[in-house]
Amino acid sequence: MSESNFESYPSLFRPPPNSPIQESNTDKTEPLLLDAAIPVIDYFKCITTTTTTTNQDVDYDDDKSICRNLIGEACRDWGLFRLVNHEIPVPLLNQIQEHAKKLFSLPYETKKALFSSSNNNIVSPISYFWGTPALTPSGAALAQKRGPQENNQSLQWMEGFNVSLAQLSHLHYQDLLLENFRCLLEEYGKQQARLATEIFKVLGSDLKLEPLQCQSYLSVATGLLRVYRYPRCFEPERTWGIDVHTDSSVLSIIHQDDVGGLQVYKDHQWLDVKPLSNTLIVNIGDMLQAMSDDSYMSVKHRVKVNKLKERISIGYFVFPAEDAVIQSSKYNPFTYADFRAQVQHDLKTVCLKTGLQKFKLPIKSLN
Ligand SMILES: O=C(O)CCC(=O)C(=O)O
Ligand SMILES: [Fe+2]
Repeated sequence: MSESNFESYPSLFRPPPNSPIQESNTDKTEPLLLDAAIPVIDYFKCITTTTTTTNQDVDYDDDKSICRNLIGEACRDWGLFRLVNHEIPVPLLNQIQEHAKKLFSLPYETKKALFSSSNNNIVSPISYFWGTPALTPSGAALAQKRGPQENNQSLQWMEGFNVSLAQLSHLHYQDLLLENFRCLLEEYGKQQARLATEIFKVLGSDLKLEPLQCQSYLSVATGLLRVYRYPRCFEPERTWGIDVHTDSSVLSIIHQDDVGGLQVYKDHQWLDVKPLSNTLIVNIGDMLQAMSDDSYMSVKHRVKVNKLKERISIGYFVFPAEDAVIQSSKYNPFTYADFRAQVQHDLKTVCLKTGLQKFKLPIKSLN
């Protein structure tokens, strides 16, 4: 069992006095299927274009095109794949993990004060939030409608740092721990932008998108990171770390620690996405589903909480350029700004993301 510092939890997450959380217990959740079938894509073999081919050019190119077809298939069948050989240095991943652990274990009030989403009207590139992953564009937790009877039903058992990558280089912290964290995130953001760009080139060619569309459909300037901690939960069967959802992004790239908890929905059942070290999970988001005329799936997923262990994960999310109009045979033309406004409106009013459904064209009748 991991040592936990409950002082660092938002007060609603702290176990009641004398609660049995300290006692070990058996995990009562039903066993899930192994995730052995999640498609695995080798970045080096299938995606990167930076290698120079030599005398085995022909074999190499054949291999690469077979491999690339696998990516398209994964996006169609699963809406996600596991990426190996991604070339993100292992020490970078470990250091971010360590820094995140230290910062999350600071007292709750300190985290709130250090990373408030705006101070004197200056928007902070790193902001602290908890209880919901739905944020306003400035990084503050989105106030959702909560009826008196709903209590904490829409409360999600997580806290996080929201990191706007475009603004991260404009700020320097005096405090060494914070400044190191900032530098690590900046480097991690660059690595993720490289992955997303290369992956999107392959997907754009699979979908036969126009070169101009490819440029505006994925804008690394929009990239953001979410560093999450899922606190230990004394009643894990009554709540979710993050409830079932699809991502609004073009692509999301998740790195998780060894605790586990991420689950995906496939063929009418939930599957565990097992944590495997040095691998990343690439999710198709709503924007890419629309760009692909619904041939790729924006995958439904959720995060379980754990009674005994805290979990840390880092997500990278990237979106289309603000003014890019998404053209699709299945949807009315829309921009990501339209989509985001709709999602924020839905969350505030009906506590539910309707998502792409709101933009769907009516199905043409046959006569
Ligand atoms: O923590 C995770 O593994 C997934 C997080 C997630 O689904 C999200 O931020 O949208
Ligand atoms: Fe997600």
